[in-house]
Amino acid sequence: MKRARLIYNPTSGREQIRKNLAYVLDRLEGAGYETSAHATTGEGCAKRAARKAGENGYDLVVAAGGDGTMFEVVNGLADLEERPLLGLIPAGTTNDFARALGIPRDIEKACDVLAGEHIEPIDVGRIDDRYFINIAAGGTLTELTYEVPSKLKTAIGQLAYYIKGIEKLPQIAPTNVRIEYDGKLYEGEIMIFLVSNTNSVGGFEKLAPDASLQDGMFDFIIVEKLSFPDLLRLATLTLRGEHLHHPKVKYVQANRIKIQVEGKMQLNLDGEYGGILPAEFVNMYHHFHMLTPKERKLKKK
Ligand SMILES: Nc1ncnc2c1ncn2[C@@H]1O[C@H](COP(=O)(O)OP(=O)(O)OP(=O)(O)O)[C@@H](O)[C@H]1O
Repeated sequence: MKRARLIYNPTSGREQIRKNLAYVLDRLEGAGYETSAHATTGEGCAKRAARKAGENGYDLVVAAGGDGTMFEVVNGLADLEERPLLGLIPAGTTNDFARALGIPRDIEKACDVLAGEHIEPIDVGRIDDRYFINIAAGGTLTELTYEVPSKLKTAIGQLAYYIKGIEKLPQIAPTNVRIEYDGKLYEGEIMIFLVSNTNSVGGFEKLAPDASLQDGMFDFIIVEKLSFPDLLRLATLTLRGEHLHHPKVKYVQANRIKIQVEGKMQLNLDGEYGGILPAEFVNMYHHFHMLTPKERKLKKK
């Protein structure tokens, strides 16, 4: 019999998974899985639980929570030779990964996807032995998400990210970088860069509109040195999805990106602090297989 491991964050979002746990377990059993569940207790717990489930030969690992839980589950499994099938029940404050895959927020409908047996390959990003699912970013703006206190996140949801973001704009300082990507070279002063795996970032689908989770490529965006008023204008253009044509925005697709910087530029992986650059980003083509909705094909190039 197939075995499924549900790894859920009982505190994520508005605690919907905790309240519907019996229902989710029933649905997985109904789909033919002998199912067990693990409630996470804090940082790193979902990663350890996923690793153990992978090592113990589970056929399916379902992450239930926000992007943070999915990020940990992917990081727990990505290094294994034999990786289980992935499932996702989006229950967090931000669910960018689920949005990019078209997985519904509604628990009943998300369980329909898990029971549906529609499987697609997906890419993940890698930096050394760390993985990201949505986006890696560099620059002062990258302090954006991890400084939002969790109480505030629960209370006002995604708005919290934007409020912190606007506050940070004046703090972005231009930095000299040397970037090698797929055999090409870029050198110059930049404000921020984004290495995007999905087309949904911060609940916003216009940032890297062509990013596909299945093409083995990142959407790579660089914002070159700008004055603060020009940066504000660019932020406004971004909200309208018109930023990619801006003369100070460079936009390419690449599978492998190596970034060296002068000074200390911080890295952010999927909204969490990711250390200091330099770094090399590698797109791991079709590294996982995942249960996805039947009716929505992922964007392909
Ligand atoms: N029992 C718990 N109590 C407190 N924090 C937890 C618990 N379990 C996990 N966590 C923390 O929550 C993080 C993941 O949160 P998750 O993404 O599931 O939901 P969220 O905080 O609602 O939304 P998001 O991270 O998408 O904004 C984990 O990385 C871990 O640090």
